Amino acid sequence: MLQVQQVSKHFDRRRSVDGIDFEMERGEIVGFLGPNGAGKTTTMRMITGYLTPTSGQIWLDGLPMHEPSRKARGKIGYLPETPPLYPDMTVMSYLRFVADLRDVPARQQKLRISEMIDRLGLEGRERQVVRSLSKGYKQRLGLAQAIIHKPDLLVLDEPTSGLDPSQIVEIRQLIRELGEQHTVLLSTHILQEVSTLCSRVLIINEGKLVADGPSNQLDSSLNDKFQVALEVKSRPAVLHTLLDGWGWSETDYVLTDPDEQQEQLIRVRLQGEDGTDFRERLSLALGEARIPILELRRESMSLEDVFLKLTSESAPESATVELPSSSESSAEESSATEATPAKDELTPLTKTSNKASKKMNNKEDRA
Ligand SMILES: Nc1ncnc2c1ncn2[C@@H]1O[C@H](COP(=O)(O)OP(=O)(O)OP(=O)(O)O)[C@@H](O)[C@H]1O
Repeated sequence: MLQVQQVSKHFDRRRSVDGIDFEMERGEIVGFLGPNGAGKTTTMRMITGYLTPTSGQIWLDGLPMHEPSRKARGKIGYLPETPPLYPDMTVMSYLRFVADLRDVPARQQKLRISEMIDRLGLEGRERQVVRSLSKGYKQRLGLAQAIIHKPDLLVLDEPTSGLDPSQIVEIRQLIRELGEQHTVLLSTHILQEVSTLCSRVLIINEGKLVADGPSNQLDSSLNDKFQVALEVKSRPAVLHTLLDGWGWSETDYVLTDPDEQQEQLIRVRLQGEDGTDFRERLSLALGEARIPILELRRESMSLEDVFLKLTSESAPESATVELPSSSESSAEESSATEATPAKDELTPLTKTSNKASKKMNNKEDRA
């Protein structure tokens, strides 16, 4: 439903978003992750039609969001980081105001407003002045203004930022429910939010997309070697002899007794030569050698590890990329376009360079 094609945004001569390219299918909840200043808000503002891209195109159900019409804007609901609320209005008058603003037909407004009050848990607050609402309730009202016109795509910029833990749980639950009826793009700093809410994640760094794929498969595409953590009871010398020659590399070897001939608890991390699961082979070999296994588990990277690996490479203070002076800019522009592979050429993520856009999986693989 959404196509973001080679979109860039320059502020003055700085490139804040640099050749971003992705698609979203109807029904997806996609997490948009990136460090501060990576370009998340700028990208979201372009998708919602609030900012015009310097180059590239954005299509929503065939309508151009890079030149948005009222009709195209009506297909999107947007909750910016600070909800666009009027503090002196009551909840009810604000909902009437946004219903008008978002072209909800007059005869449907009463019903739609009562739906919003019901769905977003605003009962009993109708006459309350917006300024006196708690942050959690302000966020609920912000979500109400984003969905009152039944948009196809919901764009949420850090929807749980600044909320206390119980408000975070409540707003996440609301987003999960909204995700049953809307396609959602949500930016966040909270990686756990992506794991719990999103089927897919996009990671942006320094204005470029560095990962795109199912949130539960990010680690396997970065970690191409199978790795296990093993704890056994054995004499180190015996274990060494057994493990030698299998082709596993051993790291983080921890002995509980320095005497290599003494039977003891040993912890070791083993890494295979490739992604093949060798747990069965290993447990059979240890069983045959009568070495008791106390723990044998696959080790995978957490979303935190993946995020750090993809975004920690020498990010400058400002995440924007310095552009050449205007006389050089067209040459720079064309070489930048060439440097970013076309969507179909993007290969599965296997490395750590964050300079080129990478794609993890084909669309069919997405959850
Ligand atoms: N209106 C603007 N004028 C000039 N520079 C801007 C403007 N808006 C954004 N930028 C710059 O573009 C870069 C990306 O900003 P953006 O707000 O999109 O990042 P972000 O990923 O949303 O960051 P955060 O997580 O801190 O909100 C930053 O360097 C920012 O200073």
